[in-house]
Amino acid sequence: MSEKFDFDVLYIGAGHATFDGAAPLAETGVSVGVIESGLVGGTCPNRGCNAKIALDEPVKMTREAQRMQGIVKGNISIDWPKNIDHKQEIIDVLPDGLTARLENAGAKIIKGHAQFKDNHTVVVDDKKEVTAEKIVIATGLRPHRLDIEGTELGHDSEDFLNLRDLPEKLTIIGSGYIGMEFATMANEAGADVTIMLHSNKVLRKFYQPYVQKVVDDLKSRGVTFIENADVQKFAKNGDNFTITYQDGKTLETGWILDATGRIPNLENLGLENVGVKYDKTGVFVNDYLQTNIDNIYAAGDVVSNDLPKVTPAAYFESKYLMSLFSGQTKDPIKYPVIPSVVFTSPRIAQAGMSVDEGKEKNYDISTNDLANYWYYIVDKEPIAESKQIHDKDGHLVGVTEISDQAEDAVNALLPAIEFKFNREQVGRLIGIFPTIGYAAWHRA
Ligand SMILES: Cc1cc2nc3c(=O)[nH]c(=O)nc-3n(C[C@H](O)[C@H](O)[C@H](O)COP(=O)(O)OP(=O)(O)OC[C@H]3O[C@@H](n4cnc5c(N)ncnc54)[C@H](O)[C@@H]3O)c2cc1C
Ligand SMILES: NC(=O)c1ccc[n+]([C@@H]2O[C@H](COP(=O)([O-])OP(=O)(O)OC[C@H]3O[C@@H](n4cnc5c(N)ncnc54)[C@H](O)[C@@H]3O)[C@@H](O)[C@H]2O)c1
Repeated sequence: MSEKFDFDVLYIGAGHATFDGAAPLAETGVSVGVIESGLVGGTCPNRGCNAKIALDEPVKMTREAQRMQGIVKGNISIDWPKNIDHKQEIIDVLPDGLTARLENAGAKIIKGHAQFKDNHTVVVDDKKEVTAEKIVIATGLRPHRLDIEGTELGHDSEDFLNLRDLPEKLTIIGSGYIGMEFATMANEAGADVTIMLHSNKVLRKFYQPYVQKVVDDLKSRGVTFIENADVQKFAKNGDNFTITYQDGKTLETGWILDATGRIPNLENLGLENVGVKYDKTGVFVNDYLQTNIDNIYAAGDVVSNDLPKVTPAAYFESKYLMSLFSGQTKDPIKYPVIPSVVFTSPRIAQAGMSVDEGKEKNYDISTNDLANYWYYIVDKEPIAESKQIHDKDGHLVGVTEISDQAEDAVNALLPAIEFKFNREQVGRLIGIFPTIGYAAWHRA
């Protein structure tokens, strides 16, 4: 316990990059403070993963019911306002639950906006000074907004997650995670969706032949894709909006989602007062998540690195800092395989080495035609395939799958990739049958 400062460790931000490690750290007797300007829990529970997956579940179910037509009787469709209400009910309890988790562990939560005064002092809401031995910047990202005329007429992902009145026509700028996941939901809920692409590439971090299958499926369901859109202007047009793009072409729409990426929350943080180095990609850290200032660290989405900006990465970094600060480790951070998935319908999930990298290394890449595998036939999944990459010694080093249950299939294979199991070790492990995990493992 520090005698010189208010806290041993002070976190700025209360998202996954903080609370997953801050609570167990406080339980070890380290004095912990957490400053949060918004809702405790940050993006993922309140306006990210949890909120999104609650809205997506009926979408996934509706797709399944469509495939089972004839066996399942009656038409199933989504009541969007009820879906929004259900989502809200589920996520409303999360900030209080996470607050209790932190406080019961002994951490103190301070509400307000934090700004560095010096490298041991943070000022909250321009009034209260809080001091700490170590400070962790875990301020996350916020939506990027297009720098064009009328940009204020667009909306961000949080607005969409709260949109009770789904417009007839909805236009999404950007074809990354948010653009594609939200297009899937809005299309299934009955909106006429257009996606305007920056280039001609959708979901650039995923295996492109699988991305093309998702794009083709969405097109067959009525989603329009406009490539190389070069969006120039938004304007109000009665109750609607006009988007000007390319060489003066126009598109009328009822609602605009600007899904052009996310940028680090580093403004008004007083970083210039302490000299922490950063750029537009985030805060620079070393292998101990330490910035160029010895006692200041950073974790989660706000860190500048090549990792996917996803909750498991923030969680792992938070747990690492907990181990470092409590003296359980002195080692640099060693990341495990970090899986990722885009929750389209079907999903695309991946972990470890990409197919393209596997090809470059001349590794063995096997293709599993899952649509014709009995477990997926049961589910009547028309789009289902996976690729597995084995290195020259027969270790599974990467997997990517497109299917409705791709996230669970990839989750099941993570131990094999992380711990470099050979085929004999894979053969030693038998799963519960019949399950999607068994099906994935069986082919590893
Ligand atoms: C729409 C959407 C869907 C997503 N879906 C998924 C998904 O399905 N799976 C997945 O793994 N990831 C998903 N993500 C990403 C995931 O939400 C993030 O990777 C994760 O929340 C990062 O956690 P973090 O703690 O680094 O940042 P955040 O959760 O953003 O927390 C940062 C916190 O810092 C606070 N803060 C900022 N500046 C200050 C300041 N100066 N003073 C005080 N407090 C401050 C903010 O209010 C915020 O609460 C999604 C993201 C979005 C936007
Ligand atoms: N399933 C998940 O894990 C999940 C889901 C949602 C969000 N997220 C996280 O949130 C982050 C943000 O998501 P996102 O979809 O906003 O970002 P993204 O980086 O995935 O996609 C941004 C998209 O905007 C496009 N774009 C950029 N500038 C543009 C312009 N001027 N005109 C048209 N298009 C433009 C890009 O080409 C890209 O397609 C992701 O990186 C991810 O880490 C994760």
